[in-house]
Amino acid sequence: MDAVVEQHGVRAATAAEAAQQADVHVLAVKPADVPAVLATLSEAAGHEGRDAVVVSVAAGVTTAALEAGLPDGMAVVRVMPNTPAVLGAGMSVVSRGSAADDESVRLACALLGTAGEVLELPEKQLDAVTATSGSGPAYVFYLAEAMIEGAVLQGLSRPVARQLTLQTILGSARMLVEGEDSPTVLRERVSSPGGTTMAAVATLDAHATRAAVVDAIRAATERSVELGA
Ligand SMILES: NC(=O)C1=CN([C@@H]2O[C@H](COP(=O)(O)OP(=O)(O)OC[C@H]3O[C@@H](n4cnc5c(N)ncnc54)[C@H](O)[C@@H]3O)[C@@H](O)[C@H]2O)C=CC1
Ligand SMILES: O=C(O)[C@@H]1CCC=N1
Repeated sequence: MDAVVEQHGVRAATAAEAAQQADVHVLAVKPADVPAVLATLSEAAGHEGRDAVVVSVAAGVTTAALEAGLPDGMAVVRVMPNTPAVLGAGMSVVSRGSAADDESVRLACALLGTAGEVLELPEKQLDAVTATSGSGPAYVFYLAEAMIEGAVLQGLSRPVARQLTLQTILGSARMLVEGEDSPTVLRERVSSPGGTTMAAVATLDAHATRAAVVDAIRAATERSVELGA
């Protein structure tokens, strides 16, 4: 704890102490632990509620569920961030609860904006958001694992396989983000007729890779719904 305080220039406190003093409460515990933290917050805030904003990143936990565990009228903003936030390259989506005004949302967006891009969307889209950008980094890391494995299997050393894979993912991501072309156009540009890329993509299709990714996002969306139930 001392190391965290020193490294980040923050003050350490118990959840109850923080709840009494803070203007913004960031809830970043596992969904199953949310009710216990809401009880602590409610006790500290008092039943009349305080002029504070609760910003929750707990996957699947709805603003209605958060509001039900808090004093009436307490502003709640639900967020789905992702791990590239550690580099300032995050993607966060926020949805406002029934008592959150523009100022609460602006505050939450300003906080999250320090860690990357922020978008406000209706809450009914947050389960699909969770499945796309929340869990999404894992899909890219999974692809990286598979590419490294494939390259090593074809005789490259592990360090070379890693360097080639990571720089390829970085360069491709930059082409997607910095250029105007769609993923389809960019893929077709790599694919010479009868060449190596077409052989690879035909193999991905034969393994129904596209359908598997589409189905994975459906499964993650459904799991997000379950976590909030
Ligand atoms: N890992 C990810 O990429 C993302 C995670 N989330 C959400 O963030 C939340 C946290 O996830 P992780 O960081 O992966 O979990 P984690 O298990 O690494 O962190 C949870 C932390 O909460 C603390 N904690 C538990 N009960 C507490 C209590 N009563 N009072 C104070 N602290 C308490 C634990 O000690 C732990 O440090 C989850 O709700 C998850 O759905 C959301 C978006 C992305
Ligand atoms: O896997 C999870 O449940 C969390 C939510 C999004 C990313 N990680």
